[in-house]
Amino acid sequence: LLFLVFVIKCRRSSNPLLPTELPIIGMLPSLIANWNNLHDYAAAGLSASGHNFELRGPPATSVRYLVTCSPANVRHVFTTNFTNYVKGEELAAVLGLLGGTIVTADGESWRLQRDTIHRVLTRPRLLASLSRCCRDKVAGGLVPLLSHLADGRTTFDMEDLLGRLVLDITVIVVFGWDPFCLAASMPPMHVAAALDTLMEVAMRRHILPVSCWRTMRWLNIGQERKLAKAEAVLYRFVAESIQKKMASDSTGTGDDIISYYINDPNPDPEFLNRDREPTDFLIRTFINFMVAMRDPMGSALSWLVYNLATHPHAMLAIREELAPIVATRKSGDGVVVFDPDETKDLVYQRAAMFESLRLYPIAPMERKEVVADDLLPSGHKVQAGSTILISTYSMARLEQVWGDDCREYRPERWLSSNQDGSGHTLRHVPSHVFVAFNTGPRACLGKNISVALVTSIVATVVWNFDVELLDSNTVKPKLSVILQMKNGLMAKVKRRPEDD
Ligand code: HEM
Repeated sequence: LLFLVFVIKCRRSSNPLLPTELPIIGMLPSLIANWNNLHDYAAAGLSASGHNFELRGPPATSVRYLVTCSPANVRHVFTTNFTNYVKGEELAAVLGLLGGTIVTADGESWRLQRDTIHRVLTRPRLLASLSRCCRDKVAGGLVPLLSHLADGRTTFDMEDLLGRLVLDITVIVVFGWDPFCLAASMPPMHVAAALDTLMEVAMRRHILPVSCWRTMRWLNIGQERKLAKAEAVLYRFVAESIQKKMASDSTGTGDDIISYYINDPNPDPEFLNRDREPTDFLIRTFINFMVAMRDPMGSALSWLVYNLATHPHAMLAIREELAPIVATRKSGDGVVVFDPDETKDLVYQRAAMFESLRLYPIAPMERKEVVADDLLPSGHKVQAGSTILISTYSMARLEQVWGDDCREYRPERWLSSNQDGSGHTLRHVPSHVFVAFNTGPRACLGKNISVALVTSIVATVVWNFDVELLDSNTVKPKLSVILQMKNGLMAKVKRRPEDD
């Protein structure tokens, strides 16, 4: 009987690009076989199935997802029928320490957290301090280190280096102190490694049956053991950073994010208890700030540098766009450091960044839980309690939307010529088609900040150095909730001659 069921099921999924479903174990073997290549496997399956397919795990488990990359479905789920699609309790469990914070919260709790974070991130003093901090770190840390590496013609991991820069900026802006990870001695980065573990294990938890990873957690074995250690490292780091700030700065300068929460004369009891001590929720909220800032900016920077290094025409176009700014500077020691305010509106720079985020979205897979039965624009019925996975990675690879060259890095697709022939403007692409910053009421609150920071950092690197990758073929996405690189980004840099 089992054999018959097997034959029938295999016949049904005769498309070799779709996962094969087996009795008892469902599609798990196909997923495990393609574990190291899961995003491309999903993209191929979605393309072969007309942009939607059902992913089924063992029948006794809750692994039963509708996987989609259809922009019409995305608009429906994230905007038109927003209240019917929530993050859900299972996601809160999958993300462990982040459970209950803005990335997993729903309803009133989410709205209140979003309002607070929006107020914090739009304070002019914070924005000024962010720009200053970014510029100082690039001028005093990144450029000297790259110059040193250039002089020695040393091979180094660019992803690691940019990750150090972003971690320093994040800790300064969030907690008001500098961990000096970007230093020639390359100190170990336990916090960064712990953040990476959080995201990698979350990806496994998405796919594995809940009972499976819960048992591993209970037994404290495998990846779950690693995660428990990483959570302890993060929790301690954030709790100590908050204590340090509270002890040192009772009046508060307001230039960092934590000051906003701890110096409130009428503190929210969710954040500070009656003795004005930080609550568990405040600590987890600040782990979330670390994740929201460090992870996406580190990933966005690395993929952008990779794309520019492998597409010299785009590198040249950025330098051409920067040349008029450099021309207005008094000549100094030859090194030019760009301010976020100078680069954030440059059209080609933005196009280069968006094109990189299109192909390598920092959140390659989104997850939503259905509140009440509904019909998606694609014609698929979804039931209350079921889960939808949205492959944003596959959305960039839709030929109908982005054209036959959708897999190519081509910033020019973002440009439209001005009618008076005076150059280009950035083409508007609806956010349910280009979902790198999410779409609808939960769109990213840090988009403008990140564009300013990422463009200025990349402008400084590209203007002052030539980047040569060691082997661009080894650069692949790692399986994680955040799209980082699997083997790093091994590179060498050369100072650019001033008259180039
Ligand atoms: C290139 C950089 C960035 C990219 C591509 C990016 C992208 C995203 C995406 C895709 C989401 C949705 C995540 C989800 O719901 O699963 C998101 C949410 C969010 N982002 Fe960003 N982000 C970036 C930088 C930042 C920065 C620097 C901040 C500042 C702290 C920030 C703050 C947030 C917050 C608070 C949310 C939650 C919004 C909500 O659920 O209502 N992001 N971001």
